Amino acid sequence: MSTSTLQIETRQDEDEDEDRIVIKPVNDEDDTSVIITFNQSISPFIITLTFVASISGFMFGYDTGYISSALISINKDLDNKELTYGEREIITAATSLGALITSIGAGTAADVFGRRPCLMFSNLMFLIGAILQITAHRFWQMAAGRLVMGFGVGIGSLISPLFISEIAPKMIRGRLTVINSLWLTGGQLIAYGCGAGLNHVNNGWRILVGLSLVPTVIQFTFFCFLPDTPRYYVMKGDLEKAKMVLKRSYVNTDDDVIDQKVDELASLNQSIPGRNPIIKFWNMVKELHMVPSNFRALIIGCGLQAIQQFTGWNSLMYFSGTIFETVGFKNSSAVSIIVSGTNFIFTLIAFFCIDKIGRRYILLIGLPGMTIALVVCAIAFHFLGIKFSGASAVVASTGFSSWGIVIIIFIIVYAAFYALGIGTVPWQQSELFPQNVRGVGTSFATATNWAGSLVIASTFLTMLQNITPTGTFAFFAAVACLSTIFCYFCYPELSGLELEEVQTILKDGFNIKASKALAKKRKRQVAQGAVHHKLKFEPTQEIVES
Ligand SMILES: O[C@H]1[C@H](O)[C@@H](O)[C@H](O)[C@@H](O)[C@H]1O
Repeated sequence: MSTSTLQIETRQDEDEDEDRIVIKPVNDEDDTSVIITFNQSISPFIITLTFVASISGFMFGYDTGYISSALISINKDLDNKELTYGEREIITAATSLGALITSIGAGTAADVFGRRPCLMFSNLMFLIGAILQITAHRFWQMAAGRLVMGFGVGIGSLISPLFISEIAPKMIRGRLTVINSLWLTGGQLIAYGCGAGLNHVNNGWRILVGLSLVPTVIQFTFFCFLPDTPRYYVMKGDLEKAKMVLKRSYVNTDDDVIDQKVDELASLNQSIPGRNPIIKFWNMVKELHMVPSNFRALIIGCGLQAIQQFTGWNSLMYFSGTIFETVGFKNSSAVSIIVSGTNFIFTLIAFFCIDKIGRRYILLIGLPGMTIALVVCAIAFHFLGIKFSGASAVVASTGFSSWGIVIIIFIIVYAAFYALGIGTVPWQQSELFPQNVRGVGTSFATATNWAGSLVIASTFLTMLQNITPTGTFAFFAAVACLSTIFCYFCYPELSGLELEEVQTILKDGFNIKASKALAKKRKRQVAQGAVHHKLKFEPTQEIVES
């Protein structure tokens, strides 16, 4: 490989900007980078690991989804009285609170104890939480069960996408991580479906909670026999285990290529010192904030998670029931199924687009789409004349209303654009951070998600009452609009890049143009048949925009 800087090859018809992107190799000898994952056919082992890890996504969706149906059918089963509105809120919010608490420490725990043991620990939390709820006859036991279950949700919501991104071949890393989101939205859909079916069954809510034990037990059992990620083993200095997992993952790859890859990962792995986990955590927090590429990753990771929550999706999941009732749909469970079904279907579409079209593009399609849909809803609410007093809606005219129909259609449009972009992309967060701060970085981003979810869930009704539904939807639209600008300037294209290459992109700026050029280049290399393991690719250690 030559010592001169490497110019990304460009086609004539491509953007002129691409010509100005220069990629410099770190040294002449280093030609091992990114070889191994090119055009690797996906092995049954990677599929198994992905599906087992993403059961956590299912639990996240199911456990946050079943509660709205359960609250309807609990009736007087707790303390022999109807639940007050405040008690309902506590039961609902307890899981988000639990998730917020554990998400703060789960990343560090994943680095210290491993990803797999932490996921198995989350299974234990799901188990204890579910048993507390199933046997609850008192409100406080139910709330405690929901909190403990939330501990599990927080750990799983962080570690499952982290685990998947660390085992995935880079060209389909996005897709494999979206499988977690598919299970998540599928879990919400199934929870609403089961909830609707069990609504009128005596103690049906206990069955609903009990069903959550099935995936927990399956995940735990599988993990007894499966390994951790190769990158975790490299972090711990256990290179032999890392090689063993890579060999099982890439069955047709020569041993020397595997060895090269592990050496490469080991050379890039600069573990953060610390005598005990607390000092280590503190040093990682410092590293996260003081190294510019880490700090940029943090801005993107937390920014996207905040956008996901502050554009109002979760509050809409609850509120859509009331809206649909205004135009004659009396069955709020059916409504939730339509909205969460749209969420699921468009997450599936994101699955097909995320690596091909790229994360950046689907975000830049999704957010403006959401903005328009929210603006239309805000206008329609104005003409519908809906008011809120207490927790219930008062509509000026009941029955069939054309503005009501407009709202329904645009809520579904909003759900579609949401699921396509911001509902899915933030969970790709692990790829933003280098190995040494990946745990703590994803912790901060996940905690932002749960904090946002708590804030929105607890202020939504107040917003409806104080600034009207039109004001509330206009607020969400404004957030979505500003978020489009944020993503345009700050979110680089990361599809097809090695996890280790992302830091190069973020080193001296957000480097949007360079990222797009590099992502295109990687895709072109694959398309041109760069399938041979020995093929040399230049390691991208420095990217300069001139
Ligand atoms: O990505 C997920 C998904 O979009 C869910 O539908 C939503 O309830 C969660 O809050 C979010 O994190």
